[in-house]
Amino acid sequence: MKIALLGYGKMGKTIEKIAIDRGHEIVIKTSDEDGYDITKADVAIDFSVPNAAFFNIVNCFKHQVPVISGTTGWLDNYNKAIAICEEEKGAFIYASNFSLGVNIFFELNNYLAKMMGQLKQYEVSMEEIHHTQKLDAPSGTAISLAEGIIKEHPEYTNWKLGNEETNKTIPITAKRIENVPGTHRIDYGSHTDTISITHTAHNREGFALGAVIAAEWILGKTGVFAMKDVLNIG
Ligand SMILES: NC(=O)C1=CN([C@@H]2O[C@H](COP(=O)(O)OP(=O)(O)OC[C@H]3O[C@@H](n4cnc5c(N)ncnc54)[C@H](OP(=O)(O)O)[C@@H]3O)[C@@H](O)[C@H]2O)C=CC1
Ligand SMILES: O=C(O)C1=N[C@H](C(=O)O)C[C@H](O)C1
Repeated sequence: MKIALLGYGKMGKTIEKIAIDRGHEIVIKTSDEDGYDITKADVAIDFSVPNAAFFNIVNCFKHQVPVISGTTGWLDNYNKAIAICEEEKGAFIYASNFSLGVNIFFELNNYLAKMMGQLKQYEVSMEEIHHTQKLDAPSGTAISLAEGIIKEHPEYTNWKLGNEETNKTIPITAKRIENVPGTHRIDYGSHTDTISITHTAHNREGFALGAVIAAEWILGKTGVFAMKDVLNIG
């Protein structure tokens, strides 16, 4: 499979290694939106920056190149991107986190939120920790986790960045510490105890492998999919 890497930073480089190991060829690697012909690729993988992702993704739709995007912090334009994908009969997967471990953690989070919904004495809070170069906060994964809780837990209707606990709102604390690939913890605290679940990424390989598997899976398909479809879980 011929792959275009839209974004050739920490993730682009990790994806390149894994894709080559799996027998694929990298035909485009760019950190720019100009100067490449996307039609040379069978599939594009976008891990760029929040203000570039929408353009990169829509450009793929317009040239009928399936696209996998892991870029976070651009979701204000997600619905617009989906509408263009449908109009152009494109193929698309966005995931805030492509690792198998986090996708299992998403399911665990949903299950726990449903259980905790019956126990009014516990209040939920979340912490995410990432490296100091991260541009967005809270992380895309933290937002997905908060959305999972809101769907399953009757006491919560929104989330907010910060540690102040207010009615019906999930407080998310974002910490930035040198070289941390990504840690997410959810706490249900009461007067007597705390129940916590944590996912800790040890490096970026899990994210990268998931993105390459998603690219292999989407080839020949049209439509908008999720990592759940690829992994067949949940
Ligand atoms: N979904 C998931 O599983 C994961 C998602 N991510 C997300 O992926 C994104 C990238 O992460 P990471 O690789 O660590 O970040 P990096 O900053 O290391 O890489 C981003 C790259 O994008 C480049 N870039 C800037 N503008 C454009 C453009 N117009 N088109 C293409 N590339 C461009 C940057 O170039 P320059 O430096 O020259 O500006 C840089 O090389 C982030 O949004 C992050 O949150 C990260 C890990 C996992
Ligand atoms: O920027 C990162 O590094 C990461 N970003 C994603 C996010 O925002 O959730 C996924 C992972 O946690 C690493």
